[in-house]
Amino acid sequence: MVALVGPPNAGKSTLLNTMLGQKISIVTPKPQTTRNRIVGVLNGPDYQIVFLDTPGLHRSSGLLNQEMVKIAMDSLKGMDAVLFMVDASRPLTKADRPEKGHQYLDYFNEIDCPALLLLNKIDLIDRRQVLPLIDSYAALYPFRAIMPVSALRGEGVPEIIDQLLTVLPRGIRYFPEDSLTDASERFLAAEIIREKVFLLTGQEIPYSSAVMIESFKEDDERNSVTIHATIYLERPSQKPIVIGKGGAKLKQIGIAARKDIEELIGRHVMLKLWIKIKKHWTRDERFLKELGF
Ligand SMILES: Nc1nc2c(ncn2[C@@H]2O[C@H](COP(=O)(O)OP(=O)(O)OP(=O)(O)O)[C@@H](O)[C@H]2O)c(=O)[nH]1
Repeated sequence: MVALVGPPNAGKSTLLNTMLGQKISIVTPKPQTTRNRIVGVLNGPDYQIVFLDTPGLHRSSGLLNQEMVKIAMDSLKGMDAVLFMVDASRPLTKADRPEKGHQYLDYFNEIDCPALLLLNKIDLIDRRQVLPLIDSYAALYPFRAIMPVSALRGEGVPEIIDQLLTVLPRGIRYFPEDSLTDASERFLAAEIIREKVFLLTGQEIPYSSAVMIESFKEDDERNSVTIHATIYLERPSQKPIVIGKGGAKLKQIGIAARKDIEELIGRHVMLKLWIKIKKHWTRDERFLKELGF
């Protein structure tokens, strides 16, 4: 069991998808995209590594964000290894620290298993910056290895797996050999719709939106699935923005999501989207429970 942990936007979900050779964790240029723990199973010739992609660690305010950080913090413990990933092109800032006054080091101190540090996005920096960066992180914590990688380009990714295989204990195979994740198609469909909302809307809308699948009906004869989903927003003023002029924005979200869901599940998809307002849902404990927190 290997957790992928680090600040928002470091590239954790990108790495998971690159390692698995398939997209199971949604990726956007906006921080705090991942909200839940996503399981990705890598099956090698004589090993199986179960990766847990986690929400970005950040100084959190609000219930939703606190839940997200808790999921990530819990994943630092009880693992066989931790991949701690940072964006090498961006220095850590105060917003990445756990709480006011705390140091980033406080996260590392929670780790109770071998940890590798991944300096991601090296495609964005001058190679001469890499060594001083490695030195500065090596001074913070006794990482088993510090590895420069580009999750996007796949550079350094085989080396991560080789390194992991040297530290991981032998254990039982948790999942059948052909499984990629334990997430249901229903959950993944909701995530894909949420990704499109993140990508196609701006400002605070992504952070005010949640997606729930109302129904997921499979028709084996037609090899199709009909999905009804609701996009929840926090404020009535946000609804016309997501619907767009003449419904254009919602249509765009629907088309993009349908294509990706079809690719994922290999069936024709009919996707119907609704929008509902759930005032201040990011602070609503009951609603967060319904969303799986
Ligand atoms: N240039 C470059 N961009 C990358 C690389 N890896 C990820 N990105 C980009 O960084 C952004 C964030 O990537 P994610 O994989 O969503 O990052 P994350 O760490 O899962 O983010 P959170 O969900 O906020 O925790 C996306 O726009 C990615 O395309 C990389 O190696 N190089």
